[in-house]
Amino acid sequence: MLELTDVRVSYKKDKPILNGVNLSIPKGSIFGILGMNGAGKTTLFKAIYGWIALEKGQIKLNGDCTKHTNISFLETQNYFYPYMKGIEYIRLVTKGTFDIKLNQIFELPLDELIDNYSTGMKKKLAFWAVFELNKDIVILDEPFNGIDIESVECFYSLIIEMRKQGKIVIISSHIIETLTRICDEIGYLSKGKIDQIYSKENYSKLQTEVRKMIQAKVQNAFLSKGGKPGENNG
Ligand SMILES: Nc1ncnc2c1ncn2[C@@H]1O[C@H](COP(=O)(O)OP(=O)(O)OP(=O)(O)O)[C@@H](O)[C@H]1O
Repeated sequence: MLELTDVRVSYKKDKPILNGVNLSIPKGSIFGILGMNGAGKTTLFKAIYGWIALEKGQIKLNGDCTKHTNISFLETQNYFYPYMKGIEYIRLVTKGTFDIKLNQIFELPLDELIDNYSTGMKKKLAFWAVFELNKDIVILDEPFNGIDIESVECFYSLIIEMRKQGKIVIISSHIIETLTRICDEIGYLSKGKIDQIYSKENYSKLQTEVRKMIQAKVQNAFLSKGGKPGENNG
């Protein structure tokens, strides 16, 4: 069980980005973090991974403090050494313990320089490495950005496989449907907190609530301009 208790993180004094996050995620489950741009999803992931110090609170895995060595983290942006080939990267990151057969799914040109890969190919290579690392906690920050439909399906299958292996998988997205498809629970991060956690039975409620909230924002924006959405307000 991964447990976050009253987690507070700030980049600037007295301006917390996370302000009292509480979460419990059991082993063998997929947890989605939904939130608008700038809500603090990446900050939360960096806090779990240990890249950012907590101002307050605790993050524990099975009662002990989390360690880098328990966690793999697929960042939104993936960074590679420019003069490395795909095969060299996967070999280096996994210390040689990867299953080459998985490239039948990813179809990466492993003997080419990663520098020549497309954005989606780089994402697939990074995802493959994260999968092979076989850690207790797997953090996937916007994993579906920039990949084709076939790869989206393949990522879904491998994420479900990780759940079967008993891992704690945490995924972020701005798009509800990418999360409702595979997550066991979804937390909505807003104003530094995860106020509500939605289970599968409540996903339609989550969708309705988020849509209403966005529509209200749009209405307000247009009203403050002196018109209604759809009208030409100059
Ligand atoms: N290194 C930093 N220094 C100062 N402020 C930061 C830093 N990193 C992030 N922030 C701020 O923290 C807030 C949350 O950023 P974060 O990247 O965690 O949000 P996010 O939910 O992942 O956003 P997005 O969906 O756009 O990726 C934003 O206001 C951002 O400007």
